[in-house]
Amino acid sequence: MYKILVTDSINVQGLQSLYEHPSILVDKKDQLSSAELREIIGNYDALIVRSQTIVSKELIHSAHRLQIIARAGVGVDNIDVEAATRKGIIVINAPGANTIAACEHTLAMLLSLARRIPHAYQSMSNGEWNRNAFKGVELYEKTLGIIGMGKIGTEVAKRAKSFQMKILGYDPYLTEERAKKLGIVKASINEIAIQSDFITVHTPLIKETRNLVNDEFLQKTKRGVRIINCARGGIIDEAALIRAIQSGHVAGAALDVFTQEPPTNLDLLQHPNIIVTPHLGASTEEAQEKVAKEVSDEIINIFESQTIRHAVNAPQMSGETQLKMKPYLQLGEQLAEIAIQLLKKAPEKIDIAYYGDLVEEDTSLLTRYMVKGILSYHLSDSVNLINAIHLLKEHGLSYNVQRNATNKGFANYMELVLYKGDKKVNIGATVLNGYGARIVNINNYRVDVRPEQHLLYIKHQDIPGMIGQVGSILGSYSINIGTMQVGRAAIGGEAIMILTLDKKIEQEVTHALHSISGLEDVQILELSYEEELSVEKALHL
Ligand SMILES: NC(=O)C1=CN([C@@H]2O[C@H](COP(=O)(O)OP(=O)(O)OC[C@H]3O[C@@H](n4cnc5c(N)ncnc54)[C@H](O)[C@@H]3O)[C@@H](O)[C@H]2O)C=CC1
Ligand SMILES: O=C(O)C(=O)COP(=O)(O)O
Repeated sequence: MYKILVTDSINVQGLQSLYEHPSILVDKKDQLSSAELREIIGNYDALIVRSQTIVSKELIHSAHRLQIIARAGVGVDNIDVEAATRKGIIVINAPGANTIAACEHTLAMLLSLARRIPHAYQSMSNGEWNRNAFKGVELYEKTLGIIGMGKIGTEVAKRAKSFQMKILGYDPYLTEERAKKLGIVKASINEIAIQSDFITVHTPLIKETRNLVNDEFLQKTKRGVRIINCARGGIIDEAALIRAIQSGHVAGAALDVFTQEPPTNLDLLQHPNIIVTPHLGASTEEAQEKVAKEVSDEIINIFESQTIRHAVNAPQMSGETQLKMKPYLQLGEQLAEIAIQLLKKAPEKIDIAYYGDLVEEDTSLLTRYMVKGILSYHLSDSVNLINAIHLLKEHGLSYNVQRNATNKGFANYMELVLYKGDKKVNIGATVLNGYGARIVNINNYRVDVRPEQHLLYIKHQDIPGMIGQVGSILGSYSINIGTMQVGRAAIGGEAIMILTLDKKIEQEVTHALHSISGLEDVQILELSYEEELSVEKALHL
């Protein structure tokens, strides 16, 4: 039974698929203090939150069985994603499900700001009839600067165009072509500051966007500019905004989000030219049902090892790429498991190389599989695909990836080289069309081994009778040999033997093998092996 904790006010209809699932138990608990949450989080496999619950490092630390943190919304800045990644917890969100809600709220703010609707309402509800105090401005033929042309920014642009506004868009990913298609002007942040009558921000809150709208930016703006933030508190420097409003340079601001929520700064909350809403951008019936449904379905998918669509801390790739890469993934992990078992120690340097067809592919997940394979030798179950790269960095290690279009004799080829002091292990593998995965190179010996769960590696002198002696010792322990491959550098020189075995062998067998004269090294190699590899299952396990 999977136990899911739902905090914050999450739409119940949207959670229906979880309530109806026979293997899922949902606990819905609003208004928990962080101490209460920490106390109980250890009982749950998944946590669903909105923006109010702070999923801190400390909380994650206590989350002993948590596999998934789901954000029923977009922004994950209330979640310590790095701490989750480190612990191997998958973080998912529901991008797109509240885009329209946030976009419409932005337009509501834009119009309210231009026509002073909240002020007029307040005045009338106080019994006044003051038609002169609330003269507004038109949007028609004004310039709207949009910072962040992602999902919400784009929808805002489309709608603002219907007011016949001129739209300037700034986003590092906005191309001339897309701007043209949208009928907007691709601008720099400077041009937005200088030319806009209205400015709205739609970026995530990240290092680069914190205080993006600051004193320096505001000084460049037109006198009388109006500013909207329905994205994240902190993108606009609140103190700088208050100064610019108090000086009369900025005519007004509309804020849905705040550096601290709930905000306490009365200069901000009570200024007549600032209108505020309590983080309502996503608060429509439709959006709330959609975000809850989206993360609920995603959680079920993850538990049932189906496709993951919106993982924040796992490599994203299209279904088509996943399908293409699938045959390589387990092979990549097995390649790494062989390499690390032969090296035996933690590597100091890791070189990965992709050749042939693999050069064209997105190999980020494959690289993760390799890193996981390397690390699990020492870290066992604590490493998974979510935290593999993170843990590697934490251990002060990095890896080099090289791509080489030459095909090395195979249509596709991957090679992993691990270094420790003067020891170097290098393993190469390929997927043969119609034959499947093959290990084809072990320390520069050419072999052709189908990777299976139980392998035996033997290094020996190339002398007559070696194969027979190995076979008879294994036979005396009732160990059946599946396949046997011999690779040698030169006749009579050093050689290696790789055997696939039907069952795990014990150390005493290796002791017996050591009695063979001319045998230099024996190693049991245990590989992970799944009949049907599930990328999604592997991503969160
Ligand atoms: N007020 C509310 O209730 C809601 C707020 N949001 C917030 O709105 C914001 C936008 O959300 P979406 O459009 O869904 O996200 P998105 O990911 O589709 O778009 C964000 C865009 O910002 C751009 N960007 C990143 N750094 C930038 C920079 N330095 N300068 C300019 N652009 C930059 C990105 O390239 C991306 O195109 C997020 O912060 C999200 O958390 C979203 C929904 C509801
Ligand atoms: O989705 C987002 O980023 C939001 O800001 C919405 O936040 P909420 O779910 O309404 O607390």
